[in-house]
Amino acid sequence: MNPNPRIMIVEDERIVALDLKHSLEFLGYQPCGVFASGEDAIGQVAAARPDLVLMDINLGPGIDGTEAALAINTAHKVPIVFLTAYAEEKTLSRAERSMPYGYLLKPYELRELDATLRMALARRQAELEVEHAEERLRLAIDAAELGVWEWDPQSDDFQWQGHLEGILGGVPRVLRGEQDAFLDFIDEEDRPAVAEQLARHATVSSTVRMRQPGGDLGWIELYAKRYVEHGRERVIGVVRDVTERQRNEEKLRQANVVFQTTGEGVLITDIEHRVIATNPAFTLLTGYTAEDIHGRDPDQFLHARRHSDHFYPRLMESHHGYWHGEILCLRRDGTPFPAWEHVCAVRDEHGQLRNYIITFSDISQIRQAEEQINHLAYHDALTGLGNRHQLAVRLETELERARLAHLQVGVMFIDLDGFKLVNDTLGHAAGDQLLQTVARRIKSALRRTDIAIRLGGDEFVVIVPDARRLDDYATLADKLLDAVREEIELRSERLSISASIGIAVFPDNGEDSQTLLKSADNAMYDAKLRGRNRFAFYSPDMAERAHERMAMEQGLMQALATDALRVHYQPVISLADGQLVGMEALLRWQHPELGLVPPARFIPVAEESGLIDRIGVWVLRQACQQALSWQRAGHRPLRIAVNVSVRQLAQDHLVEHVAAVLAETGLPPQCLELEITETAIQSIEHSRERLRQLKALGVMLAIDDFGTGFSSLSLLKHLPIDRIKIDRSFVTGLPGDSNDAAITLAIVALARSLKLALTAEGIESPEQLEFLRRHDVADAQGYLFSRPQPAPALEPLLLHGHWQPTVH
Ligand SMILES: Nc1nc2c(ncn2[C@@H]2O[C@H](COP(=O)(O)O[C@H]3[C@@H](O)[C@H](n4cnc5c(=O)[nH]c(N)nc54)O[C@@H]3COP(=O)(O)O)[C@@H](O)[C@H]2O)c(=O)[nH]1
Repeated sequence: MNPNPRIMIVEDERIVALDLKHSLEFLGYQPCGVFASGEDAIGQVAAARPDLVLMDINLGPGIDGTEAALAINTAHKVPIVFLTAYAEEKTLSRAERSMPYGYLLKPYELRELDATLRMALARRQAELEVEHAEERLRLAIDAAELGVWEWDPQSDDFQWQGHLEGILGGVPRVLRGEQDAFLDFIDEEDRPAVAEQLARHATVSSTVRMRQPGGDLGWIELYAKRYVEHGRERVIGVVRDVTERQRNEEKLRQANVVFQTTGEGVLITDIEHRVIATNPAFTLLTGYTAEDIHGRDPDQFLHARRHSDHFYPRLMESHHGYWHGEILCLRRDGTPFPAWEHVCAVRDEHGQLRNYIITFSDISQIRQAEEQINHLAYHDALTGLGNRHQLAVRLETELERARLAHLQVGVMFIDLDGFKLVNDTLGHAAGDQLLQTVARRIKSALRRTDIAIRLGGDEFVVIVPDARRLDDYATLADKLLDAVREEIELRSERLSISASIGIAVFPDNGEDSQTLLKSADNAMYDAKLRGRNRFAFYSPDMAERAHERMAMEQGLMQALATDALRVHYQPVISLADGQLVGMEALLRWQHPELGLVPPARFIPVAEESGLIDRIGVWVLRQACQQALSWQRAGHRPLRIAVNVSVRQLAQDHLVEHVAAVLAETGLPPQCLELEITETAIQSIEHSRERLRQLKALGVMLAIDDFGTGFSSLSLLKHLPIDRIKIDRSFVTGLPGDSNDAAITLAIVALARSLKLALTAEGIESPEQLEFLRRHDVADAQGYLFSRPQPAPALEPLLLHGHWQPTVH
């Protein structure tokens, strides 16, 4: 309290006022203004700043002292002590309204004045302290944003004040009502528990849900205590909106569940990059436990990078404090794995860096899947070799390299000979197995720098990037031919397949990949035409020959349409008595410019183009008609042999065609013999069935070129075969070549044991004839007896019915 309290004097009698002033000074007070009217006093009180006002009640004209006191007290809260000579009831009641701190009746003694002033000032001081305390409490409640409530259980009077509007929304700052009005704010699920606590417990402490004005669920915290004061109970408490905190806690709980259960490894570090927390997935992914790495820098144990290649500086460069990308990580056991990592800098509300959060997932499986997809995109699924796409990419790359370094690049086009037959006869599974074996062999014959491709079907390409001489290609081609030709066991059968290889070399045979591949393809075709199982280098005339092939195909179609095909016949003679027993029908093409073209030149083209079907039926019809016309002319019925190519045999409608021609011509079926090359012996699945169907028509079946194919002899007995024909290549060396003789005799023995008829073909000399006759070969054909000729030229032999050796 001020040691010299400031006192304002309001007294209209000047002498009294001066006397009062002196008395106050004498008593140690500090008079701070003397005013004669209530209006003056009200006007000056703010400037005078009195601790107390001594106020006369009767102030002459104007407002009286009680009104001035009321105004001063209300506006400035300055305590008033009245000084008056009157104490009647009316004056006292008026004075009471301004809540005076004292009432001194004149005349008074100095001691009375002092005592009254001191009591008034002391009371004011006490009030000020209470006011300050209340103010502090109010400010504290404001700062804490609390609502304060009080409940009187007897009267059920409920009072709230404070931040209620903020907390509950839409309610006045001070609210009065009953307990139910309060409970209505609480969510109905939590309401009973709060009511129970209020009714029975000495304290209330609850976090409960409430509906916010917008309908959202909010949270409030209630604290209260029951007091008994003067025998009367009351409950006083506070309420606080904790919605934000609850939501944050909820988020934290959710975040923690994510942290604990996510499949991504998570590391939290401080700003010095020291690990302060890890999750279970991190341990699972890396093998590191939380203890292993606590306080360590992930750059030193997790990231498999160069020592200098630090990772956080890069993060710092990022504008958003966020980095993500692929990074190679190390497990605890040292094994590396690719990871997709996110690193995020965490800042507080002032933008101060606090932590880094590193999350990462193991992307090994994604990388493996990518590799697999990549592999599938560039590799042949059956053989594992490169595919067409790889060929395009690798060949282009090699050519580019060769252009820059002035190098050669070789391209080898490999096509298997007779693969279709294996596929058609042994089935696709066996065909696939054969391709896989061949692919393996090709691969193992190559150097690391060579590239093996399967184009599809039975076609392969080998890119040879760094051969220096043509000889190198030839050596490699030989190696590949040998490798392919090795025997293969397929479905318990041992067979051997050959290949034809065409070689083209950059830049001489093509300056771009398309031309180069085309050149290699042409060369391969040439190798095929020249007898298969060989390789050929590309030469410009091959392109010409390819043209020729196309021209031949066109010409053949034309020949069919213009009747330019001819059938010649070669007699078959019985070696026992020289009797004419049959004729083999052999096709010729009467070409307008080339003359008589032998079948070896056009049958492969016919087979490849599919024309063989129509040509085959045409030959069959011609031969049957010719045989019948010889019969009708009175000659002995002869066996007429017709060649059936492998592709014809593979056709479903072959049986129908043969049946139709027999029906159409009327030739007895037993007079027709179909010759199928030995390679068709492989016909287990389809061809065996086909042979049975043909046999069921009543025709005879012969295996042509016997001994040259890859069939198993043991299969012969399961086939409905009537005859085998010893291939010309074995007859040629007879009788002198011991190998040919041995093979011929083995075939003779085989035919005998299987009770098959036997014909030897290509007999050109009496010695060959003699050898074969001596070893009981029944029938024979060859230039010794007759070349294949047009039907009219054979009339003399037909008339005679016997072959007679020409005597020189
Ligand atoms: N699918 C069809 N294929 C046919 C048809 N006509 C013929 N061909 C196939 O062409 C192959 C070659 O036939 P060709 O040029 O007519 O040769 C035959 C004879 O001329 C020849 N031969 C006969 N005797 C001798 C001889 O003493 N010496 C010798 N150097 N050559 C001789 O052999 C061929 C007949 O052999 P083959 O058929 O094995 O009995 C021919 O092999 C058929 O594959 C046809 O219409 N359809």
